[in-house]
Amino acid sequence: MTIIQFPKDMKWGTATASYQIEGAAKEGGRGVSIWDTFSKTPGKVANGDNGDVACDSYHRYEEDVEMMKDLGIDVYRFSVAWPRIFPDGTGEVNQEGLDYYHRLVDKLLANGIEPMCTLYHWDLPQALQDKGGWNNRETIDAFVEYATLMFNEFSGKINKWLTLNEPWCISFLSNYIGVHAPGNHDLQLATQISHHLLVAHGKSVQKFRELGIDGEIGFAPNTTWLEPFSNRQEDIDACNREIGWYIEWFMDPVFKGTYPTFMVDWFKKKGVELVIEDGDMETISQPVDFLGINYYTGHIARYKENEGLLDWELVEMNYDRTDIGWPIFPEGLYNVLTRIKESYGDVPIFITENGSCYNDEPEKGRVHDTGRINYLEQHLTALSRAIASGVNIKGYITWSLMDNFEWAEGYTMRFGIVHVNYRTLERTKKDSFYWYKQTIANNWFES
Ligand SMILES: N=NNCCOCCOc1ccc(-c2cn(C[C@@H]3NC[C@@H](O)[C@H]3O)nn2)cc1
Repeated sequence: MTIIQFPKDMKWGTATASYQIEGAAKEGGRGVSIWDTFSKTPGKVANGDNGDVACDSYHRYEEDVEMMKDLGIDVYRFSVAWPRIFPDGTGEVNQEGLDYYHRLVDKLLANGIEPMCTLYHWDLPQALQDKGGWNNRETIDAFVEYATLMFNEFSGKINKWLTLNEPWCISFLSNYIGVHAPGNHDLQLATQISHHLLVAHGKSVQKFRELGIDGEIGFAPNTTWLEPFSNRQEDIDACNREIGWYIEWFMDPVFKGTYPTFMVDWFKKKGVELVIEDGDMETISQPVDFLGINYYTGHIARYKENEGLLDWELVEMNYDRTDIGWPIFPEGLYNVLTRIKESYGDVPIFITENGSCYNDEPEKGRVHDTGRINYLEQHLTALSRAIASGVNIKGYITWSLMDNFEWAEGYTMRFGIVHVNYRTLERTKKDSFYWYKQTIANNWFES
């Protein structure tokens, strides 16, 4: 057995997102979001599920914070529903929305838990989508207006801010692959949206600095890893294109002020012409205080001409998979983190999402999710390797505190360390909750 020990200042946390847990979709003055619209479009979400009720955390947040207190976490990563603050996306502010987040943040602070606030976790006000959404540069200004209000309203209470969660999902998964809201299938549109998202990020960081807000700000790209099937250059290049689509496409602009040429050239071959306005790249590359990294899975892959967007195919290696079908690939987390350090230096990093889908149900009041514990052990070991290799890891925030609305999968896929009965809304702490609690208390675990 091996003891995996973490640095004494390591921060431990859990993560959720507004549309996935809050419910109360028509309460408290909340406006309509694109996920309300998308989830109610037939065929988009498993079983026609939607976030109308979800985990009802809008009403049950006190119970949820008490669970976090019992867990012993240092930080809770949540997101604010933009349509609760600006029901029409801009203009009139909804005080009831602000009041809800004050109640949540005050409860966290009263329990010694630091709030980490994600400003945008995919629930765009429908009113803005009706005017072109992220493809319309006016949405950038609306986001800065929203961020400015939140910075001023919660300055002194919230000290860790994330502008965007998973811009790859917001742009490419939602507007090219099309499985998330609003469900477009247009590479030019998706790529231009990815640029507007980065400008919105940069402008809100500029505003954060101008206002002199205490605290730190960053963003949370999602990542993946493809290991080349062979050492043939074509396999290596193919894997680098997929990795680059998640990592360099979003991090080069922020940390280097330029898009990665190999990806620009590839997209140009596919007919994409990115429109970059004067000053955009300077805006995007505002220094951030920390980087959030989301990682779930990786694969073995090889070059295949004219396959998909980036000319690669998976090679089935019969890795164990979680219940959502994603391979368990912890070495990918190590590879992602060391690649980021090599490319961007000593930027402080929080793992802002890492977790697994296991759909175990309660038996006699317990949920024996041993698969999730194994996943956590493997990925925390990979994280420990990255720390030993000099990666500046500040904390680990697992996805998720509780089972919740998993986007296109609806409620069929469970990522929580707490089980939620969606009929009764009863929470049941899983075995992984108790494993994570002990790991946090020790700041080590025995693998
Ligand atoms: N690359 N090519 N793909 C081609 C085919 O894709 C089809 C589907 O793709 C994807 C890719 C990624 C995801 C995903 C989900 N989560 C989990 C959430 N993270 C934020 C938080 O809200 C969690 O719920 N993270 N990532 C889903 C679907």
